[in-house]
Amino acid sequence: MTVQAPKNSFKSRLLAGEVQLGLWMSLGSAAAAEALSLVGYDWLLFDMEHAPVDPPQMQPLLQAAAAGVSQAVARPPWNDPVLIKRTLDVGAQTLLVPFVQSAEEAAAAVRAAKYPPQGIRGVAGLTRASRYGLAPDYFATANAQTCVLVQIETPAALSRIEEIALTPGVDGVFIGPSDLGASMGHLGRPGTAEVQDAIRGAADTLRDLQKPAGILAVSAEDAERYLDWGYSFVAIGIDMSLLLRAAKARLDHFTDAMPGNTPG
Ligand SMILES: O=C(O)C(=O)C[C@H](O)[C@@H](O)CO
Repeated sequence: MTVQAPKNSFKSRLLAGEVQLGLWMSLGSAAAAEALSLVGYDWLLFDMEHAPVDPPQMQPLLQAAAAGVSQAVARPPWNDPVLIKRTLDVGAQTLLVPFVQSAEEAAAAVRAAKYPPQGIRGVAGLTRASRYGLAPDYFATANAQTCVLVQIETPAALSRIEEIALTPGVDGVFIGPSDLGASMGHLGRPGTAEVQDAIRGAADTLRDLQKPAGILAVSAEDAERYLDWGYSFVAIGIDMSLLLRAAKARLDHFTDAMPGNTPG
């Protein structure tokens, strides 16, 4: 049997300019990853920055997602070569690197994600990434199949969006509305007009640069607006909030209907 190195269809579709709809995964649950990967989202974002997930917990999430149709995107907790290497070793092929503030930091993220000569990623032969060493074409294809997305979260980074986006090896730029809003003085209010104007401006710049733009939308209305503005890889919801909303609506349906209860 010939084992082939994994292909990254998220990256090929991203570079072809296709719109890809994602779901932000914060539960850290392999069952949720498997089930939601069967629903049909193009990609699932597994968060290590704000979810209780480290590289050892990431591997079962990626294995579970592989049972379905969604491509996995992993967000390491920081732009750190060790964390990036370990996230790639367990099989992530697409990284969303948080808090990239400059072209230098974008270049460091790319270097951490690529094997020499393009980068400094350490070599391990028997990881899940290389199909446990069974894929003879792994090292020849790994750098090209690795996708680096960088996250812009502050006005300082926005002011350097062109140089960050054009850094060799950066495949796409992702805007974090919550952190951008917070750093603009609107903590917890990413819907503020000033923040939304900045998000729209970023989309315009990235379109001019022909660089794929991504974002997280917490509501369907936000997602529709971001897609209209040209964002192409959009997380259109968060697993935890979908769960809570459905659970609350179900409870409300029954408690509101109980004798003696008034709706609201
Ligand atoms: O700035 C943002 O927005 C993000 O980076 C996403 C957040 O971390 C959070 O909303 C994920 O649950």
